[in-house]
This record gives sequence, structure tokens and C-alpha cells, in this order.
Amino acid sequence: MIEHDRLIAPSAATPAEEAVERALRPKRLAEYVGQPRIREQLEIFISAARGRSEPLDHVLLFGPPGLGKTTLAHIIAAEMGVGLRQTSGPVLEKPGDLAALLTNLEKNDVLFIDEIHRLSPIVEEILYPALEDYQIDIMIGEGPAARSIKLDLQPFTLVGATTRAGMLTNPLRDRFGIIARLEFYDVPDLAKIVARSADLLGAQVTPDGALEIARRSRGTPRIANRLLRRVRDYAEVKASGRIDTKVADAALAMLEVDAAGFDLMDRKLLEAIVHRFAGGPVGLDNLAAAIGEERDTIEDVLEPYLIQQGYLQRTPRGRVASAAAWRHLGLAAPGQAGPDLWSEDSGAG
Ligand SMILES: Nc1ncnc2c1ncn2[C@@H]1O[C@H](COP(=O)(O)OP(=O)(O)OP(=O)(O)O)[C@@H](O)[C@H]1O
Ligand SMILES: [Mg+2]
Repeated sequence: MIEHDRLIAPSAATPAEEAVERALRPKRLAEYVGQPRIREQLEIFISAARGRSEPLDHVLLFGPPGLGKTTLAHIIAAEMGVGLRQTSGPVLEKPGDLAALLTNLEKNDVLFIDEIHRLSPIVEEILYPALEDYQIDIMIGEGPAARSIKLDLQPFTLVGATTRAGMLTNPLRDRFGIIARLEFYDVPDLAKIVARSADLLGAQVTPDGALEIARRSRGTPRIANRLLRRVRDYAEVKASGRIDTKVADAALAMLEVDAAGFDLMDRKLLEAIVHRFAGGPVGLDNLAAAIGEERDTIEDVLEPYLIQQGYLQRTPRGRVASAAAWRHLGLAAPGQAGPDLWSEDSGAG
């Protein structure tokens, strides 16, 4: 059975997929599509830091999975002309793990900590003086003979990435000089990404074909690249190999990605709210139980796009399906006439 839910899941599914992602990853800021505000700011800050031969200020990247946080971290190091060391919050178990990384950094290097909201408090402690003064305090020896010594570090840049800025402690958040919130990509930008990736993969895609894939990628480059690869397979087997609108549409229908770019999980969530909870409000726990998903997956992966697109609202009393959600499921929203009566040329108003 093909795992459809993985098709749209914005996180990288397998090591094989990670390898493809690396190959498709833009290496420089100029190749990085979209996120104009972030790109412009980084260009200025990076060129200023380089001019002064200083490290770039610490950078926090946050936003839903697959929008290009890891990609940006690598680009920052490349544009600064420095090395990058990569780790992640849950991997750093002991203060010594972080100390070892920090003391190995060279001047102005980038230390990239993914899932930085999952750092343990004792590890985070070590980070504060490192971020502020390029120093760490470490304990030598044990018992009564134990003492703490200060070690100087090379100046460096911390790049932290998280899907949840709200879960960072205040003292940690305050230590980032540059905070960049990544937004979902619009369709023209996603089409550019699809066209660029198609080039790199040696796949043939028409501008319309790229747009069709872009429209159904949930605003997310990772999903755009994934859909492109699946659609290419389809085009090779079922058509001449060229991806045009018709082929893209047929392939995406087969993959059960609908016209709004929603997959089975998105629809399951909207259907649960509409059918089982009369459109809401419904609390996160009830919703998670109803669709058999983790709270975190709903909050980090499923909801952000549905909210951004106006299908779902987060209210103090729980989640509410908007009129657009009802319409998407082919239903009339409560208290409203059916979808047909609301079409623009109905003469109402
Ligand atoms: N701005 C962009 N331009 C072109 N391709 C992009 C862009 N952003 C991301 N991508 C593509 O999307 C893929 C996923 O991006 P990336 O791994 O950086 O996401 P992420 O935000 O780190 O996700 P996660 O939260 O799961 O770690 C990359 O392989 C890259 O090819
Ligand atoms: Mg990442």
C-alpha cells in the first residue's frame, strides 16, 4: 500500500529523500527563491559582517517544516565563507556534548542547531555565555575537588531552527539578533522552484505543468519537489515523459492530492471538525483522538497551512472550520445558503 500521507507530510520521509533534497538545495542566496524580506535582510547583514570580519549576529529561523530553514542555514555559512557544524536539540544530551562542538569552532563559523526548542535546560545554560561573550564555563573533576574553569571560544554565529518559536525560553530567544519567520510560498515562487528542480533532475516540465504542481504543494518547497518527482514517474510511464497540465493533473488526482493541494490527512481533519464536531469549536485533544494523530503533528504540520488558507480558525474555545472548509467538502456552512447561491453572479447583494 502506498503511503499517501507521507506524500504531503512536510517532513523529509527517508534518508533517500534527504539525499535528493540535498541535491536540490540551493547553495547561495541568489538561488534561494521567495522569502524576499528575509533574503534582503540577510544580504545586508551578511555583507556588513563580512566587511568588518566579524561573525554574523545569531539567527533564529522559524516556520513550518519544509520551508527552507536548513537550506538557509547552509546558505548563511556559504555566503559568510565559513564552516558549518550541524546538530539538533534532542541530540545534545549533556553540557559536554555542546562544549565539545563549541570549542571546535573556527573563527566566525556557523553552529546550526535544528529543533532548538528541544534543548535541555542544562545544555541551554552553557549556551548563554557562549552566545554573549564567546565563553563557556565547564566543570573539571568531581566532588570537593571539582572546580569550574572558563574557556574562551572563537567568535561564531549560532543559527537555530524551530517549527515552534513559542516554545523557546525567553532568555534564549532574546539572544538572537536576527529573527526570521519563514512564510508559506506563493504559487509563482513554487513554480520557479519546480522548474529549477526539474532542470536539476533532467525532467521535462512545461510552465503550465510547473504551475499545476505549484498550486497543489501546500505552499511548501519540500512538497513541491516531492510531487514533482512522483509526477515525473507518472509522466514517464503513462505519457511521453513531458509534464504538462494534463499529465500533472492526472498524476496528482491519482495521488489523491486535491485541487486545493490538500491530501487525505487534511481532508480527514476538516471532515472530522465538520461532521463529528458540527464545525467546531473542538479542542486539540479531542480532534487528535478523532483523527488518530499526535497533537504536535496537528499543530506543526497540518494546521498552519489550513489556517493560512482560511479553512480553519484557532479560537480560545478550540478549532473552528470556516465556511471555506464546508464548501471544500461540498457542503453549505451552517447559517449560510448553499455554495451555488453564493457564486459571484447570483445577483445577490
Ligand atoms: N527558497 C527555496 N528555494 C528553492 N528550494 C527550496 C527553498 N526552500 C526550500 N527548498 C527545497 O525544499 C527542501 C526542504 O527544505 P529544508 O530542508 O531547508 O526545510 P526545513 O525548513 O529545514 O524543514 P524541517 O523543518 O523539516 O527541517 C530542500 O531540499 C530544498 O530543495
Ligand atoms: Mg530542516
